[in-house]
Amino acid sequence: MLRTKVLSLVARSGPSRLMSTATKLTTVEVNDKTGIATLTMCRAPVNGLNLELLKDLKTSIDEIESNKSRGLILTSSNATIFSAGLDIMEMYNPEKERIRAFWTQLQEVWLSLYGSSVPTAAAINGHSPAGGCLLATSCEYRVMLPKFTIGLNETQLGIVAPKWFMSSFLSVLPQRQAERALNQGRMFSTEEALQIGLIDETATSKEEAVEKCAAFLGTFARVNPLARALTKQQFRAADLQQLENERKDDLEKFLFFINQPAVQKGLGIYLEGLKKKAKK
Ligand SMILES: CCCCCCCCC/C=C/C(=O)SCCNC(=O)CCNC(=O)[C@H](O)C(C)(C)COP(=O)(O)OP(=O)(O)OC[C@H]1O[C@@H](n2cnc3c(N)ncnc32)[C@H](O)[C@@H]1OP(=O)(O)O
Repeated sequence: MLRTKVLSLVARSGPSRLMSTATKLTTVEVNDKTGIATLTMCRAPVNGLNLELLKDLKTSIDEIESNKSRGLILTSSNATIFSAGLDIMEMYNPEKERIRAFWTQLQEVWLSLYGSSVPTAAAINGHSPAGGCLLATSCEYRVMLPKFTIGLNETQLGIVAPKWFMSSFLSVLPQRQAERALNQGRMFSTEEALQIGLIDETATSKEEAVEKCAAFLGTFARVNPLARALTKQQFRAADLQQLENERKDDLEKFLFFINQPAVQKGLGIYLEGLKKKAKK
């Protein structure tokens, strides 16, 4: 696939420009006034994180990083879903080479988002289970719309969130709360998430959520960017280093686990349930 990295200045209303048209499943729009980039996931129907969306996310994060944006706001083009998490079809009856590439790409996305030198915030404009929650908790701030759910529900699918999913969760929640929620595979409503501290604020519309994220990112305007970035990275260094050191091992563990017949059977039943629900 051709991936031109040319900055394309697209004529649009308002003081923002599309930074790249190279990727298909994400868009990046930079506000000329604030220098903040909005990274939007747009893979129908539910922003399921498949190999292609993960590749596009990584490309977009790298672009934002290298263009010295003042901040990154992660959001979704879907009106009710931020991200449904990992695309279960990638893990169900997987193809040998593709599933390796898939997991490796997920590791890449997490390393670059959680470790980003640019300040980050998530405008969570819809449901955000599992991998969706991973992306949101990898950011430094979260604003969520009402009547949606967020959480790491892996145990409900008979799968296990790896250590680095826990790291992001633990950077937001106290250990006791994080451990209990993970063991239960608990999904929190917006109100519950606010109460427990899993999100920082609520907003009544996507526009308001993006504005609140921008206001948070604006709090760094007078902080030396290098000092801020190095401080953030020191806080996150141990988590990032742990995955860097164990990447191969983590991949092998994932492959071993996901290929267990019982795990495949569980995923099949879960998928069946999702499809039945969709038909109702
Ligand atoms: C030791 C270490 C070892 C490591 C061990 C391994 C660790 C792995 C870690 C895993 C992390 C994950 O993210 S696992 C993924 C967890 N995600 C989830 O459980 C989300 C499940 N989905 C939902 O709850 C809902 O779909 C939700 C997102 C709220 C949207 O609800 P809606 O009513 O709006 O939409 P639906 O009708 O349900 O869905 C629309 C269509 O999208 C499909 N769909 C929905 N979610 C999907 C998904 N995640 N993957 C694929 N397809 C999905 C449905 O089947 C429908 O397909 P059609 O019927 O064909 O139209």
